[in-house]
Amino acid sequence: MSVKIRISQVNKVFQVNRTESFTALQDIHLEVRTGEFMVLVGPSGCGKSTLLDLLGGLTKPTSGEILLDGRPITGPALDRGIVFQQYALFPWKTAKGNIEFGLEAKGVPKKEREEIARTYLSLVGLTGFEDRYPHELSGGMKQRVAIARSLAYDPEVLLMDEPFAALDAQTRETLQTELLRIWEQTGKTIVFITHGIDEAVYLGQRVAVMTSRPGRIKQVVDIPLASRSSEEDLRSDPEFIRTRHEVWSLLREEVLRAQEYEKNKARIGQKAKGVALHG
Ligand SMILES: Nc1ncnc2c1ncn2[C@@H]1O[C@H](COP(=O)(O)OP(=O)(O)OP(=O)(O)O)[C@@H](O)[C@H]1O
Repeated sequence: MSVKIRISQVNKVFQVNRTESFTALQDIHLEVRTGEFMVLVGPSGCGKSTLLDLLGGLTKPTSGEILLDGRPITGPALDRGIVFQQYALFPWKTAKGNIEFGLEAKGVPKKEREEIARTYLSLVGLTGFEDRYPHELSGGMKQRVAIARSLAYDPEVLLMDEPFAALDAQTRETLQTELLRIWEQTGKTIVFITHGIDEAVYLGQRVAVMTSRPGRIKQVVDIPLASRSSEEDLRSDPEFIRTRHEVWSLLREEVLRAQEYEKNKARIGQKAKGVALHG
């Protein structure tokens, strides 16, 4: 299978103030194959969103290279659709209007725009809700519109930053299954960020576990599940349980490391305060 995204030796350093800098990502190497469902997990603050922003072209790496189909990513473009945790829909536009908006900017004629909007609303299970405004839709429905909107540009890559995190458990599970169906149907390459280990193992063909501070790729775990069809209780499959445990153990080490780091930082802070008070 060909490589869609190649991330090599990527570092991202933020300048905190004039004298201080913060390394968010260090020496990231990762290859995402064409049509692959790749999931990124890691402790809070390890740099997942920073990495996704780099893939989206919203920011640039401090050093290193990110190639999409062999060409460097230089900025945002329609070959990559992004779905965030918050729906980011225009409140004054209907579901259909939200999808058509970007297509209009792209110069797609009205009739075609309408057709595309209907097709993608149907793909995410929202036929009949075309004329509803965001405030008339549930959280899950809004996120379906956001997904439909990203897909309507026909991007080759879908970048998803905790898209289901704000939803209730039942809706989340439904949308996970829907997303797998859409992925199978469209063959898109998906990079998906989550905090949820179950979600990662259920969705991903591979799960990249990141380290805490600075964010690096600790390990990429293969998820060799044959079928993810909704009829089967995948979560009780022995292979699911085994890989879930593997990801859980890798992640736990990093969460403990992050907690230790925070404790030490607090201790040093207290000591410094003590010196200042008594000095
Ligand atoms: N513009 C910025 N300037 C300075 N530091 C930043 C900036 N953006 C992110 N960071 C820092 O970089 C680190 C990584 O942030 P990022 O949001 O990528 O983490 P994350 O893994 O997505 O976190 P979470 O899981 O909590 O959403 C954090 O410590 C954050 O404070």
